[in-house]
Amino acid sequence: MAILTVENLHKNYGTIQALKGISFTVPKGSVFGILGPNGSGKTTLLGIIVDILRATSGTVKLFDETPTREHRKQIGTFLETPNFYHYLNAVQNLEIAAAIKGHGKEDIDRVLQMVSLDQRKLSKFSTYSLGMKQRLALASCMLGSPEVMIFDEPTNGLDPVGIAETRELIKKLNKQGKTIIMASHLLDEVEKVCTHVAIMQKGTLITHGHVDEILVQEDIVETGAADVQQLLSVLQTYPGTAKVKMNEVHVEVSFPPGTANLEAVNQYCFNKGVTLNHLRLRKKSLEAKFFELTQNNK
Ligand SMILES: Nc1ncnc2c1ncn2[C@@H]1O[C@H](COP(=O)(O)OP(=O)(O)OP(=O)(O)O)[C@@H](O)[C@H]1O
Repeated sequence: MAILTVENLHKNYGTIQALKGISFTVPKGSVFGILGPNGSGKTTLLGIIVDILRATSGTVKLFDETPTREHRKQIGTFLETPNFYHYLNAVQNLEIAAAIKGHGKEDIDRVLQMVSLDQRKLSKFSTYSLGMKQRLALASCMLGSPEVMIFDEPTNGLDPVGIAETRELIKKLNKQGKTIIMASHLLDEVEKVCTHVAIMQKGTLITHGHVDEILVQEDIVETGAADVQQLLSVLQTYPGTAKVKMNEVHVEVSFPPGTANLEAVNQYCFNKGVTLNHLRLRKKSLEAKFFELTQNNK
């Protein structure tokens, strides 16, 4: 069963086309990252999914059906830091949130424990750090144990410890069988927690699918020799390479991740009469991959 299916979504703000025909499916049990630079349309997309914005055209389906109130009750959302009452403590704030969502109070202790706020549950919201405020927002989202949770930039403004805690929480929720949909502009974050990713650029979807397929990394062997043209032609015959290209003074040979063998490359060149004066293994970063994808679509 698909948790969410969006088909050909368009959204215009006056003359600005924020979404230009977005289609994808979120599988059950996935952590689905919507990745894109600022202004690519992530927040607009999430707004339409959670029904606070209306699409200009296109459809959204939840659990393979046209969304109803009952479907929406199974979705917890955290789109921006909510306006909790500053003079109330965590429990009191969550009591109000639970009442608004039509849930009882019995779930409050569980969600506070999940976000490690149980020790501070009686402190006023105004005394909380930004990280604690974000965690309380996540706790509020988890009230009633919804099947699906939607987060917009859940680690925004957090320090490294806060980021790691949020990441662990998302993983924990996913292990419990929850489906998480999250927007982020941080590749690293998406790579560490997401099983699936959709990459957006200026209102269009560049690519989407399983993280391992989309953000596939490469091993790049950087080589140098006195005669680089000769080196290039030798390496073009090297078995098992994905790509061979000149890069300023070096020849770069790409291999699927984990398959590059420096000694073998060195030996091969030597056997063909080329002595290397430079040999280095580089891992292609996700940033580079993302940059490449978005640059190609400018
Ligand atoms: N209410 C609005 N009125 C007019 N234009 C808007 C409005 N909201 C968003 N936009 C525009 O729509 C485009 C997509 O914005 P959106 O906020 O959805 O992107 P985003 O990927 O979430 O960006 P960010 O990471 O900066 O939040 C941008 O060009 C933005 O300026």
